[in-house]
Amino acid sequence: MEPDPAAAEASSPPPSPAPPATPPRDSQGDEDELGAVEPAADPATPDRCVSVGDLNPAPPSSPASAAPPPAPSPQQTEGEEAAGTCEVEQDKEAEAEVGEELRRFMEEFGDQGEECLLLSPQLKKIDTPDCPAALRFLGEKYNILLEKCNKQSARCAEECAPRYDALKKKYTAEYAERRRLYNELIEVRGNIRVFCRCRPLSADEVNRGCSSVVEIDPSHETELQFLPTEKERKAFRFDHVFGPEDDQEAVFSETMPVVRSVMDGFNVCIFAYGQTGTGKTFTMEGVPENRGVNYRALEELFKMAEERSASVAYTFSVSIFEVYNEKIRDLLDESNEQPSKWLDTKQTSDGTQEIPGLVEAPIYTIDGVWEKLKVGARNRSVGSTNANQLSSRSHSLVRVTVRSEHLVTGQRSRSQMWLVDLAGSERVAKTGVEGDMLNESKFINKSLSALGDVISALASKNSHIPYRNSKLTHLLQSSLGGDCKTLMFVQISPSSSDSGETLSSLNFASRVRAVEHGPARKQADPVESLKLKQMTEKLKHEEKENAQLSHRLKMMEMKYASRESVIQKLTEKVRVAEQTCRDYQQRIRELENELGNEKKAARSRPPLVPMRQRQAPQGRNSSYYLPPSGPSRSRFSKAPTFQNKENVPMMGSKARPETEDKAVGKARRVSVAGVIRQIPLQPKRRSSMAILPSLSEQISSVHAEKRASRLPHLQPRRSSIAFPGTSFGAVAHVPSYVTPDGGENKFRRLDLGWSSSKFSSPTLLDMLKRNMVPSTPQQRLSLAPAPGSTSKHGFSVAKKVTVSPFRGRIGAPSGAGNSNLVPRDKTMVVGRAGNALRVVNNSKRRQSVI
Ligand SMILES: Nc1ncnc2c1ncn2[C@@H]1O[C@H](COP(=O)(O)OP(=O)(O)OP(=O)(O)O)[C@@H](O)[C@H]1O
Repeated sequence: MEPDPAAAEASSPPPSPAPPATPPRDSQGDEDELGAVEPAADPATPDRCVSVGDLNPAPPSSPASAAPPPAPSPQQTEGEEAAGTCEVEQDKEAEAEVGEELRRFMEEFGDQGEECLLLSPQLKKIDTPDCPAALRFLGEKYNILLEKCNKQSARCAEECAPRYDALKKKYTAEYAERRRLYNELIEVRGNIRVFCRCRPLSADEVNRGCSSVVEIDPSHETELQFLPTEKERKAFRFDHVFGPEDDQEAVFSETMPVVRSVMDGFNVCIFAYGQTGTGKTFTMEGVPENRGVNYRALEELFKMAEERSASVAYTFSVSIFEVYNEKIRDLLDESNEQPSKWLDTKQTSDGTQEIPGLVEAPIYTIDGVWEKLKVGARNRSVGSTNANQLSSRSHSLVRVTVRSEHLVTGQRSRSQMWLVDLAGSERVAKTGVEGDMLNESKFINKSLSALGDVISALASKNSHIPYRNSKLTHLLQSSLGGDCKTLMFVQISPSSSDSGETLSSLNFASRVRAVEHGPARKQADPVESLKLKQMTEKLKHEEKENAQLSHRLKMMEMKYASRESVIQKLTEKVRVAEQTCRDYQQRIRELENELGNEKKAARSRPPLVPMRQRQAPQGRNSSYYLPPSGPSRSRFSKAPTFQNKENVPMMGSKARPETEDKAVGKARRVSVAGVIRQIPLQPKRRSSMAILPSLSEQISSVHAEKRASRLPHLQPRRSSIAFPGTSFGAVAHVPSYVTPDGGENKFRRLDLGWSSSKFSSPTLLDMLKRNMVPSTPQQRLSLAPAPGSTSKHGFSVAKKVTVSPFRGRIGAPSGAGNSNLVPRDKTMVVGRAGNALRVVNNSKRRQSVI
């Protein structure tokens, strides 16, 4: 009988006690921090908190540095290496890929500088465990950008606010001063200005042999010579005289300053007065191809509104009506109501006259203005007289209401501009009218006479102005006198046949102007002229400055607008980044929950052997060895794979020289029954500890889970078994496996105390009582259960003992003195459960069920 190698080993002195086990993972407290997810020992996982300045990951040329492969175990044999190479390579590739994605992501952000918060498409590829690191990086980036944005806004506001306030103050003062000076200028020139316009001789007049009785010297723009006869000559002076050759544009260029006053909040009244057929309608309305003052004035208003749009907001509306026989008719009312609806005036609380029911059409474009003017002209009452084929039988009034709001000062104003085309004064006898037209002529002459009286009273600065003498003057009350700027076109005919009416019109106009700007007063006060000149110069200078200020203000506003748009864009970016952060924070919470669940699962799972080892395929003739005493992450991370495990006497014992293994040789292999399982034992403690896997373990576990999902019957269950009297503690956890046939090979927690009824083998009990381990095949066979008495919890001594390096003390209580019964450095089968054998490896204090 050959000596049992296990017994021989057992005779050698016991090795020194194993170093204290690494504190279990559970005892380190719950690692809820995200950083704890990634094991620090694993260089493939960048678990550092990435800062913007810390963007120097490994160069792309050395991706291996980001995910170095695990160091090959010295215990690996060539065969095992061949078997496990493929799987290890896959793990390595997965680790390298994950690390590489994160590295690329951070590189991309780092390259684009702090201004960039564009999400990298690579971020989508980054998954656990790189995701938290990427999120930290993103969050830090976001914080920097937000802080920068806030600082920039504050600095901009700080820098610009005083300058803006100063400019605003200066502009307001200049604006008020300009308004005051302009008003003074208009007043000096006269609140009522008179322009004279003489039309050309008509073809009819030429045919009739009429001659011109008016002489206009182009070098004297304000003077007109009236020559009714060869001997008579009379000079008239007006603010401006337009001859037959002056076109509409020339007329309007002189009218424009008065028109501009309405944009400064003054009321303006421009009207054309004169004999019928002298060109009043032509001057005011014009013809489509040669438009008159009405259209051009409104065009100018729109142009000014556009120019001032940065500082003042304007809105325009227009009403067009006529006074016909002292009655008011709305020319924009196209209801085709017959007979026409007549309107009346009503005094408002501020003393102005209003016309209830009058259409006030808002206009937004100059095209809209032209449309309204055409509608008004179409609806106007006209008739044919001897003097004019299309003689206006009414006074046409266009009222333009201008509302403005100064965007800087907030000042609001409302002003009106009246554009009046009066009916022609006429001699009834000459025009040959009768009947209704005669009645019209009477009303026309009466209202013109009333207008003349009002203008005379204003010019004379009378205390009483007879506005109420006619509908026309009543309506124009707010636009004649006071701050209102009034411009009168006196239209004359050059024909010798109209010399009487021409002289009458010229006398009326010059009387009005003479009262306001009498030559005596002008000449009598040269100091006033000097003052006027100085004021004019000052006004021009101020206007230049105002233009510069306006330009600067516009530039500032543009600058503001551009900065605001930048801030808006940044705010939008920040909003998007916030949303992204929220999404990923949610993802982090989910990951934390998963982590918590995994921890819980790990606590309730026997973790002493890596997943891959526990799921060893059935039928494989290989030995499983006890795990190292006391788990440690590093040891587990270096644990050999299932293939590598064969013939490895101690898992994770990297310090063991390879020669020692070679010395053992084939004798270390265990040839046992079909199903091989391992029972890890822990000295004086539960060996089931939740050990959070390293990244490589995670990846391995993913593969293992995939395999397990294909082999559900190999899912480990947690069980325990007690070995009384051993130095390893009373309880060891033993995994149980679901058998392929659906049954369960259970090794539940067994109380191996002497009184245990579960321990069905009295022979084994006896041996354990004596701390003896059967060492011979006979002893082991005697321990085998009798047929039919096999309990699924029962044990019997099997027949195989495997030699292995022995370092631990096993199977004997301290001081029992029977350690010689346990073979040193050997694995011994100590029990049987069905087809499974219990193997005791005394060197590593492991017990396993095979
Ligand atoms: N400056 C001008 N140049 C050329 N043609 C003119 C000029 N002024 C008037 N006409 C022509 O004289 C004619 C009469 O003009 P318009 O109808 O404007 O006179 P009116 O003063 O409005 O007459 P009424 O008071 O009867 O309405 C028109 O045919 C017009 O084209």
